[in-house]
Amino acid sequence: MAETIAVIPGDGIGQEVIPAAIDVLETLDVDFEFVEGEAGDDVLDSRGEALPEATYELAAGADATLFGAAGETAADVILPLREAVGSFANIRPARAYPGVDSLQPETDLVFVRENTEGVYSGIEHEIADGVTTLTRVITDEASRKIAEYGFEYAEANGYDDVTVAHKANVMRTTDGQFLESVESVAEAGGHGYDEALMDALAMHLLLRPEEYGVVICPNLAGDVLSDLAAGLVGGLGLLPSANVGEDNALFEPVHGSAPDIAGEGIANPAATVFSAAMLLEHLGYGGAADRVRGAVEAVLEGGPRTPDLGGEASTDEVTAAIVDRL
Ligand SMILES: NC(=O)C1=CN([C@@H]2O[C@H](COP(=O)(O)OP(=O)(O)OC[C@H]3O[C@@H](n4cnc5c(N)ncnc54)[C@H](O)[C@@H]3O)[C@@H](O)[C@H]2O)C=CC1
Ligand SMILES: CC(C)CC(=O)C(=O)O
Repeated sequence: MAETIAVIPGDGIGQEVIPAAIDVLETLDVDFEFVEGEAGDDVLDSRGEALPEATYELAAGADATLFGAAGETAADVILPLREAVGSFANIRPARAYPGVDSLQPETDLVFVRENTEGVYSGIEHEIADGVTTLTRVITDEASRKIAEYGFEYAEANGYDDVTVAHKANVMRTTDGQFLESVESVAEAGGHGYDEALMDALAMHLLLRPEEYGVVICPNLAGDVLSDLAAGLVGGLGLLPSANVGEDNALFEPVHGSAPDIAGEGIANPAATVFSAAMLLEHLGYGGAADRVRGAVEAVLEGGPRTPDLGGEASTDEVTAAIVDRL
């Protein structure tokens, strides 16, 4: 029976890069039924809610979801969608590719980001005029879960270096808990790791990314550090991600709706096609995932390339070249 893939393009370049990824998936020998869901800024305007219940249920009930990007409504769309698929881990690989002009060609990093709490818990208040608060939630349960996932990911994928990002010198209770939980998981499993203050880590990643592999992070740190790593390897057009849950998962490029280029047909589809490869891998199509990654890498190396990578090609031309390689 065909597997159901929920497809949610969203706003801006989401509407351009998702069709590219579907074109690629449709050239493969896999039996997927694509079911499209609506979400994002335009849906808020037309329907009064950025994430209709039907789209939430579509993602919750699908075998996997492919998401593009949302614009101003992103927090109202992607955070509940991550919850819909029960995701606790956000996996963000940032690699340099031959042929792509990158600041640091030795970069091969994977951010394993806690995906449910931290400052993304949505507990914000204005307690008096001009006085606002945000509650940062860090629990032992979620911290242990992300640590277990991160150590297992590193082992399964051949990364020797695991670094835990934190700011426990300031957020002593919350990041103190995060560190304590990671440490107990590491001790129980016999895993080695280094810990790093996230501000200094940002500088070290910039100067010496080759000394790092898997980086286990609280939610916000993972979001920020992975965008920094995108800058090391050629930009946001290259970074895919997987939001992994126990029985379900959602795949999306790390980038947003890119209003500065939306509608021009020049968005780099690589991040979304790489995300589709992660989806294939997740559903057990490892061979197809390798073929897709190989085709994208060949096009990154030989061209055509979109303007973000110094080329002049359109999204459609790059997608056609990827499909040709397949
Ligand atoms: N997961 C999501 O849906 C996310 C949504 N957003 C939303 O996206 C909107 C724009 O946010 P920004 O901070 O500008 O981040 P952005 O990721 O949309 O764009 C940042 C820069 O990277 C470039 N870029 C991004 N993806 C690209 C691609 N595939 N090809 C070529 N260039 C690409 C853009 O042109 C822009 O110059 C905001 O409304 C924000 O809320 C931002 C991040 C994540
Ligand atoms: C709510 C999102 C827009 C935040 C973000 O950039 C992300 O988690 O990917």
